Amino acid sequence: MTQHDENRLREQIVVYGKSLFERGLTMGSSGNISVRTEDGGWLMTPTNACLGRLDPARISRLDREGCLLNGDKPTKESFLHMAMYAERPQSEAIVHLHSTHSVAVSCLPDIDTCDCIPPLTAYYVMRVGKLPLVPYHIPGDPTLGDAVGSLAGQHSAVLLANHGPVVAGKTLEAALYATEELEETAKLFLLLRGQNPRCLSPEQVADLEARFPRN
Ligand SMILES: O=C(CO)COP(=O)(O)O
Ligand SMILES: [Zn+2]
Repeated sequence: MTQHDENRLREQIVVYGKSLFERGLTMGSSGNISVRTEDGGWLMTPTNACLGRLDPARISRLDREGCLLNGDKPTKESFLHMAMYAERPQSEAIVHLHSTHSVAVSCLPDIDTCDCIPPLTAYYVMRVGKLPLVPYHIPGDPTLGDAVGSLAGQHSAVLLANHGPVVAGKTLEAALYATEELEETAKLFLLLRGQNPRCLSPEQVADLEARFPRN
């Protein structure tokens, strides 16, 4: 990867982080973003950084073992990102947020833990699919990596109980689109609770999955 390519990725993380923050999808210093680099390492947002005010030069650059090469100390969820990448060679970027409606769903007592949100819309099926719940862990708990890793081969998105979503994508843009679709569908799900909404049928879901395969 040339320095020019790396700088472009750094700028992309800053621009998307600011956009997420300005739209209220991430608050305070919560959430983190990572992108795989060509040498098998990663660029990750630093720990305790506000995604709305990232400095491209201070973004953490890690090697393939997860050792810091330059920039600030990485997010405390770096091992969680790495565990997900290990199961998803097709994914080049991961976004983790504390987006309000997704977090609200992650706190509900009676959701299906194998699939937290039903197939309400076509775009939810196309971008997210089945969303398993990962049992509660303290943020930064290394065992969270194992819990997420065991699901990540089958799922590009998981929901951390009482915490928030972790979403992988082929590109950073794809990971963002999927995270935003998840947040909006979580909002719809909460709006429709108790109203017995008409969900997409298994046939309609299968048709979408055949025509718009997620990776
Ligand atoms: O969302 C977060 C923890 O789950 C934020 O942690 P970091 O500031 O270490 O990235
Ligand atoms: Zn978090």
